[in-house]
Amino acid sequence: MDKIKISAVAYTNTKAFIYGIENSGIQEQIDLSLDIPSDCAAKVIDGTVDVGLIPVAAIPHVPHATIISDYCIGSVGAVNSVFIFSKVPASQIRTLKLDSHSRTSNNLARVLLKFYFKLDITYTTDPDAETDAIVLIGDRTFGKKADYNFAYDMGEEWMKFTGLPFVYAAWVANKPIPEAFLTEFNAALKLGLDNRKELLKTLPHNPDFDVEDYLMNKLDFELTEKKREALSLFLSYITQL
Ligand SMILES: C=C(O[C@@H]1C=C(C(=O)O)C=C[C@H]1O)C(=O)O
Repeated sequence: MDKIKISAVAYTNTKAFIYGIENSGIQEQIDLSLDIPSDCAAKVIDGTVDVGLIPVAAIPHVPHATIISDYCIGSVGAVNSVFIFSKVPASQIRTLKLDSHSRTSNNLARVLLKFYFKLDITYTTDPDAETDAIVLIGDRTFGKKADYNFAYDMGEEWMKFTGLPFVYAAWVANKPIPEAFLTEFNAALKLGLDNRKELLKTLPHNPDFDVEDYLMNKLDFELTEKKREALSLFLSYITQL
């Protein structure tokens, strides 16, 4: 059988999944690349890979998209790595710079600012633009909260808005994948989650960021019914932007 080509997120949030893949037999059946989330999405959309841990906002753009795992990158409330960092309180934000790595959180920011904070915002993707606030995700946010006047954790704001958890990224295939592989793949992901304490011993210590709290508590990796409900609601809000 040809190897299954997989693109996964190159951030700390995915380390447990990678640990599981690398410490199970399945690694030999996989051709794995680690990419920023927007590239994971692009590779699944254009067929460069068969499966990706992709930003959920990209799912409607994937031909024949199927979520192939009950594991995801999610949170129940605050996630501590998906922020709107701002010079001004949310109610005063007029201009927002989006994060080129992101697909989900850029859209989540737009959904929250329009439907929750009820603001009319000008958005830019120009990295040199001066704006009231920015979207920033992933490891680049670690220890950065203190650098800004206001830090809005979007997992927390979404929970206040909807009462629901959130799913940022899911394992999505663009073609049928053999059932036997999927069973083994999901077992590998579970192995990684079950061994997060072991994984933590191998990760660098960051005095400004509690990576144990992040991997054990803030991130929530089960794609539950509530998260699926949140996903449908989020995708329907995106169509109304
Ligand atoms: C929790 C996170 O979830 C992510 C956010 C994504 C996005 O905004 O498109 C995509 C993948 C995940 O890495 C994070 O990156 O901090």
